[in-house]
Amino acid sequence: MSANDRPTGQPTATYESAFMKACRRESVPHTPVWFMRQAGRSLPEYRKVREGIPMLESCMRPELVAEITLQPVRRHNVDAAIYFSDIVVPLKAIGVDLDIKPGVGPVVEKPIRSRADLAQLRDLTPEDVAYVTEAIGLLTAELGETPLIGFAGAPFTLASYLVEGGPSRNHEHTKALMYGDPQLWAELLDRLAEITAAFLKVQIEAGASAVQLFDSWVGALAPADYRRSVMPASTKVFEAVKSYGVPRIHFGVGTGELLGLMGEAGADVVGVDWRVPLDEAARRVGPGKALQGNLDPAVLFSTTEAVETKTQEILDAAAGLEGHIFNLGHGVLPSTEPDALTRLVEYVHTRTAR
Ligand SMILES: Cc1c2[nH]c(c1CCC(=O)O)Cc1[nH]c(c(CCC(=O)O)c1C)Cc1[nH]c(c(CCC(=O)O)c1C)Cc1[nH]c(c(C)c1CCC(=O)O)C2
Repeated sequence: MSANDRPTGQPTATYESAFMKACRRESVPHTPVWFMRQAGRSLPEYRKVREGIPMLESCMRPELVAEITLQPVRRHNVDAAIYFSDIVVPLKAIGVDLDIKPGVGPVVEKPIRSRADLAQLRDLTPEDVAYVTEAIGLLTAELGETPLIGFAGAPFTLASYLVEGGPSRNHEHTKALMYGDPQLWAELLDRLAEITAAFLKVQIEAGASAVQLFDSWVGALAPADYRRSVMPASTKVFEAVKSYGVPRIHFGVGTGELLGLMGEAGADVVGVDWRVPLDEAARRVGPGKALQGNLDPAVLFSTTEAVETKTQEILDAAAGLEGHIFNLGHGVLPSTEPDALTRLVEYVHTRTAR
């Protein structure tokens, strides 16, 4: 199946939605909008349903996952939902001893630094994440024509948590392994590619209309290192889901120098942070790909007028693109005023209505 055929089981209205059309670089009724981290702490209704439930546990309760995923769709009129989960959920599901610490992020009990440590990473089966299949079933029934984006962490970003043992500014242990034992590094990334591919397949088979591979921290690498040490694993993930014909989005922070390679890895849509204007990003990515982005999430703390000015600059830079999905350049910051997001969706829809 090519990326332009409707996958079996997907409703026509979903396939014909603005978000899906923009991913396929077809003409759209308006520029579609969604936000990375649109579900989560910026919403009071999220904080209310999450009260007393640890993050990872909340990802394993299908009804709660469905509710949290739907909250921003109801509130902001976004053009897509993103499945509520976290990039470390598939690792937890295969038994890696890790937790998500509030205000910190994922923390791994026994970091992976040697060949023996690789034994922590067994294959992921659909049964390991039955709650994902169940939650997506609930969601597609509720969402109607609104597409659901499934997601996973890319091998490099997952490896960075596994090797460091937690969040890291400089990724020193990760780079020590990557440069010092390229063979073990390649095996680690290949294992993660298989787990990630299996996890994305579960989401697509359950009904996700598109997938996003988050390589959030890969901007820490120079292009030559990305090409040699990371790209083969990311390519393997994209290849593994290609035959489903669902759009594949790829995003990382600070990846201005990597945008071309990230597209080449197999993405249909390349996500761009706020550091590179979209017209310049299009030159770097080349033809045949849609772009997603790229308002600095911190701009939402400014005045409505400033948000609109910055947003209009992005829409102008995107005017010549083959396909554009409006998004932030990274996730919604937790203290963002929710109404600022609702106004932003409305602004983009109005300014781009055709
Ligand atoms: C790097 C990364 C992680 N997780 C994720 C990434 C890639 C995206 C990115 O670059 O931001 C992906 C992710 N994590 C979460 C989502 C939800 C879906 C959505 O976008 O709405 C998504 C897409 C929920 C979450 N994941 C997490 C929260 C916060 C926990 C909570 O609400 O209690 C949420 C809503 C925890 C988490 N998990 C992670 C971090 C850095 C944190 C934040 C730590 C903190 O500040 O508390 C790892």
